[in-house]
Parts: sequence; C-alpha cells; structure tokens
Amino acid sequence: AGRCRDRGWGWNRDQCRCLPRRAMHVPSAGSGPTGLRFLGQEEAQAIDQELFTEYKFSVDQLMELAGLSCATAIAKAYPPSSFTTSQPAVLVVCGPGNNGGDGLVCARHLKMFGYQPTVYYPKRPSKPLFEGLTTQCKKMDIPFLPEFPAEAAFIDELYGLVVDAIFGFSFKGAVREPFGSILSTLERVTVPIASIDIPSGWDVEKGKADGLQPDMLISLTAPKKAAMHFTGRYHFLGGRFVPPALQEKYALKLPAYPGTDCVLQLT
Ligand SMILES: NC(=O)C1=CN([C@@H]2O[C@H](COP(=O)(O)OP(=O)(O)OC[C@H]3O[C@@H](n4cnc5c(N)ncnc54)[C@H](OP(=O)(O)O)[C@@H]3O)[C@@H](O)[C@H]2O)[C@H](O)CC1
Ligand SMILES: [K+]
Repeated sequence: AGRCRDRGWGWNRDQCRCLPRRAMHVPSAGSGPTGLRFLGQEEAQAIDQELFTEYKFSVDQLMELAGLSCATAIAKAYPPSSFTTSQPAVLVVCGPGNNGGDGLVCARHLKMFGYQPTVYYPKRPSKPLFEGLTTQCKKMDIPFLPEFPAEAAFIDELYGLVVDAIFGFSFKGAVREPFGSILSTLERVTVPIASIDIPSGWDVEKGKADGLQPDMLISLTAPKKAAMHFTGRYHFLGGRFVPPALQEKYALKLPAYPGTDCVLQLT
C-alpha cells in the first residue's frame, strides 16, 4: 500500500489494489473489426468539406455529435468508479480549431455524465460558435484554467484523465507556441490521455514515434493514417453521421455501429 503514495500509482477501487495509474482501467473484451480504410489528410478534409457544402450539415451539428461520441467513448473506457482521484476529475485541453470545439462539447457532456471536467483553452477564436460553446461550459460551472500547470506532476495529482483536443486533421508542420510547451508537459504526465481524432503533434499520416502516446484514441468519421501507429489500449470510432452515399463515394468501409450507439470500439 506504501506504493500508492508514489507518483504515478494509485488505489483502484474496482480491483481493490494499488496499480500504476496507466494500467488503472481494465480493457473490455473483444477486438474490433478489420478492413477499415485509413484516411490521408487531404481526403479527411475533403470529406469534411463535402459534409458541409454538398450535404448541408452545419459545423455545430457535427461538432455536437463528435463531442458526444468522445464523452461516450470516455465513459465506456474510464467510468467514474475507475478514478483514483477523490472526484472523477478530467482536464480537457482545447486547441484553436474544430478539434478544440469537439473538446468543449466533450467537456459539457462529461459534466452531464457525472465527471468533473476542467478546461484549458489558451487560443480562443472570436467566432460565435466557439464563444457559444465556451459560455455553455461556463454556465455549467466547468472551470477554465487561466494558465497551464507548469509541472506534469500537478496534472497527475489533480486529474485522473486528460482529454487531448488540441489538434485534429488540419495540423501541419512544427508545433507553434504555446502548444509546444503544453505538449511537452503532456508527454510527461502519467495519467491516461484520450486523444480526439489525432494524437496532437502527430503528423496526420505518419504519426510521431517520440510524441504524445495516448492511452485512448477516438477516431471521428473514419481513422486517419496516423491511427496505424497508435499503440494505446482503446481505439474507438465515433462521429456516426456520414451518410451512406458519402461513405460509398470515399469507400470508407465503416464497420456497423452496434444498435443505436454513437461509438464503436475498434480495439
Ligand atoms: N468531419 C468530421 O469528422 C468532423 C470533425 N471535426 C473535428 O474537426 C477537426 C478538424 O478541425 P480543423 O478546424 O480543420 O483543424 P484542427 O482543429 O485540426 O486545427 C486547426 C488549427 O490548428 C492550428 N495549427 C495547425 N497546425 C499547427 C501547428 N503546427 N502549430 C500550431 N497550430 C497549428 C491552425 O492554426 P493556423 O494558424 O494554421 O490557422 C488552426 O487554428 C477534426 O480533427 C475533428 O476533431 C468537427 O468537429 C466535426 C466534423
Ligand atoms: K487531438
């Protein structure tokens, strides 16, 4: 039990024993379907554009479904009872684009599901969509951190899970500040990280061997090529909103979601 006081270890209520925090959550049985197609960056962006221009979805519609998928997948892999912190505290780190918007929606649904999310959102676009999502979170008493914790150990101490909603499929080139420092801190945390769509800082197609190594990846619409380099425990598919004709046009070969579920566990 002395080990429980060490950083990176904690008491697991489900298993009634001390475990490394990274191994805290028991993976559910069963492996995912095969034959999925992994998308390149341009293809992912083309599908996204077509959803908006040809199929007339609005961004906030799809973002709501994407963020709900993420919160649902998180609740399946990391139920509140599996947290070793006194509360199921989750740090949601949001970037400047739509991936960050998915993070805000995810934070709101996590709160609805009984988690205690806190958001860090350093670069906020002055657009009604993002301002609205921010207000919705604030009105639900979700705190926004004024500064990012300087030490990875502070994050390990305060939160049982980090949601990475910094960059998605439009990330390109070398990471610019303040996100470089944020990502280097996140690379050192020992609590699990759940990445939305792409592990942030990874090349969308080639991944990044020495970058963030999330425990969970929630691929939206269809996995991107970077997902082939994902070695964490949980890979979920979410964003169940692609009309069959568009799935066919891009030969997505999406597996069937179970019943009315908005997520599907791939691994
Ligand atoms: N169809 C779907 O599946 C949907 C997915 N959604 C989510 O949207 C993202 C893609 O969102 P997008 O806004 O296109 O892009 P990102 O969130 O990935 O990032 C764009 C911002 O990131 C900045 N950026 C890019 N590269 C860097 C870098 N090297 N360093 C720092 N910052 C970077 C970029 O800044 P610019 O200055 O270049 O403009 C942007 O601000 C997808 O992955 C899903 O998560 C939708 O929610 C719903 C539909
Ligand atoms: K991400």
